Amino acid sequence: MANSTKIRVKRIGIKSIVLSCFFVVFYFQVFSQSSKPILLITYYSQSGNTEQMAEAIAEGAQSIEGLDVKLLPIDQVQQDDLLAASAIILGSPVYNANIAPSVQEFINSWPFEGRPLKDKIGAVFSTGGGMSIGEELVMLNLMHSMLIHGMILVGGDTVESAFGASAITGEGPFDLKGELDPIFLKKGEALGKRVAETVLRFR
Ligand SMILES: Cc1cc2nc3c(=O)[nH]c(=O)nc-3n(C[C@H](O)[C@H](O)[C@H](O)COP(=O)(O)O)c2cc1C
Repeated sequence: MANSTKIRVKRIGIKSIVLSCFFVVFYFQVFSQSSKPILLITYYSQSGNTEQMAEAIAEGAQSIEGLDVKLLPIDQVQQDDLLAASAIILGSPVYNANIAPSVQEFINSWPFEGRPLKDKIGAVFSTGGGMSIGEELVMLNLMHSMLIHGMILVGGDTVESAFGASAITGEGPFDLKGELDPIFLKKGEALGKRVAETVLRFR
């Protein structure tokens, strides 16, 4: 083979390696980004307490790379948001030791035919005014509904948040106007982080 032909073959070889590398990098930058799993955090909050907990959960979830975290009040959630999510973390304030009625209505609107929410990761949180007058019942009720839809439930990372993240907002040392006590916000952050890690592990 003439020397010039050898050089041309070499050049074509190098060119195709460089081009292939470019396409591999391009593919991972563009396509793998858009296929990140979505973690949806949704809540009802009339006076802002449950919203604060939702924000702490979002912060914890965002500390883990590789997911898109969506934080939406329930009245802004479309059916497509539920269907696209790999995990749903749902929160309600305690109303008369029950889920707030609008959260129950929201759950009742979830698609059931064909059980499209089956095998999504689920977790819950709640805020209540007083100790032992409903916040645990609310979390368990939210979990029951998720189980009806076939979701896979995850609790918090400590025994004190075994059912999810909850906060007392109106009794004793926790009767503070404004910010939720950090002890509760930490439970929220840890729940968000744990759910995010679980989603990635399941993938
Ligand atoms: C109609 C109503 C009923 C409530 N019932 C309870 C209750 O049974 N137990 C409780 O711990 N807190 C109860 N609360 C207090 C709320 O759960 C608490 O203030 C909660 O943090 C409010 O959340 P939000 O600020 O996100 O709306 C009730 C509040 C309202 C408005």
